[in-house]
Amino acid sequence: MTFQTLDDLDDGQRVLVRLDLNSPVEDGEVQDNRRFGRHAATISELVDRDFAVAVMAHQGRPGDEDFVSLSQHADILADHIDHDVDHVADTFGGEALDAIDALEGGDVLVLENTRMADGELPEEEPEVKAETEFVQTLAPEFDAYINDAYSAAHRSHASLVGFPLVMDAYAGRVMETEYQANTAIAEKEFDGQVTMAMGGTKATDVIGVIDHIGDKIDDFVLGGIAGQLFLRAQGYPIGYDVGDMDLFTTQWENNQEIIEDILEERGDQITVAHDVAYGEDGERVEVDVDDVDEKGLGIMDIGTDTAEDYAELARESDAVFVKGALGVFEDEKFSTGTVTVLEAVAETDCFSVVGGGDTSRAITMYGMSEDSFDHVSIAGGAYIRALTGDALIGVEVLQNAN
Ligand SMILES: Nc1ncnc2c1ncn2[C@@H]1O[C@H](COP(=O)(O)OP(=O)(O)O)[C@@H](O)[C@H]1O
Ligand SMILES: O=C(OP(=O)(O)O)[C@H](O)COP(=O)(O)O
Repeated sequence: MTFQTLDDLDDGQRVLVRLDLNSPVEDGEVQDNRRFGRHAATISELVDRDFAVAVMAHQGRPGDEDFVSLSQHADILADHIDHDVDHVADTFGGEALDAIDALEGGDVLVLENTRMADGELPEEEPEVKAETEFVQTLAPEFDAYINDAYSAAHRSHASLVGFPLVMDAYAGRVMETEYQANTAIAEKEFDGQVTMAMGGTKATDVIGVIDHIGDKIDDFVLGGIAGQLFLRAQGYPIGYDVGDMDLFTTQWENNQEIIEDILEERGDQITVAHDVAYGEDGERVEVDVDDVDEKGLGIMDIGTDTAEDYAELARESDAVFVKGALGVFEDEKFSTGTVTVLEAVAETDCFSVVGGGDTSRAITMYGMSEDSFDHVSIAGGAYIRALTGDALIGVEVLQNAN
């Protein structure tokens, strides 16, 4: 890791801090989530060290319903750090500059949603972003720039890649820990078994990971929609869109060939479910995959036997990486696969990383402690890119900054 961290920064300075507070919004209400808790640690440290802090963050995308002001985010952050947090409805105009001017040591100010400001979008080269009025106006107001937004570091936006080119730049605590844990697959050596459990709804994520790090993983154990695509490719009459959701058919049409190629090249590393669960009259019903004779079954989870096998493999592993839920864990009766495997990982003294917003939610929902894992990532897209070895532009500019 070559970027500078908060350990390299003298106390009491004026700092511009990029967080990722992008959150679910329900009926206009921003929902508290893991991202606030994580970034709160960085902000609390800065407050304790008497920094004057201005926060940049984005919420949603222009045109979408969750594209809202950051005023609620400021309140939620204040609750987490148990300290006042102000919000100004402006990002780099006169109103923002007045509020920044008034900042004293220990103050925290959240600037308005960066995606509401000119120059933040679209994605362009860091050199272009560094020249925007956005960056050129804010940079001289601060002694240093801190990027804590690992989970947005795959976006080449002004607030993420422009500032490190024109001022001293540092990684925040979230950036530091996410980077270290998520690049472990590429950089760490493990003596024994390395297992990756993957599920969820996105076939491209799973295919990308197998394609890129197949040599570093001994066994991929699959569930979720992704696992069903691999079952179908092995000839089982499995995979069916439930209700209006098009989770299976389109992905099957787009990925059939590549999945068949993966099975041919790496079949011995890939384990799919040998039993699965579906819903009937509101109950969980389990069936052996060899006994499935119709495509009409909406499979919601891996079976209990398969879950136990995956858990056993996790217990024997030196390292386990998890991406994507193995079933629809939000419904308790279909949580068996996800929870059985996560609990086994939690109880085992292996190096463990769990990624993906939905998957990590299962940890909280089913009473597990985050401390039982080496790392629970708050990143979705950035985690996948890290696993597949893709560089994150926001990390690269930090590494090249000093
Ligand atoms: N068999 C299944 N059918 C439908 N959805 C599933 C199935 N298995 C898992 N899922 C869903 O996958 C979601 C997680 O998918 P994904 O977005 O890929 O992971 P993450 O958010 O962890 O990156 C969960 O919300 C879960 O309900
Ligand atoms: O939530 C985010 O991405 P994620 O859902 O892939 O983790 C980041 O804030 C990036 O947001 P974006 O995908 O609108 O650029």
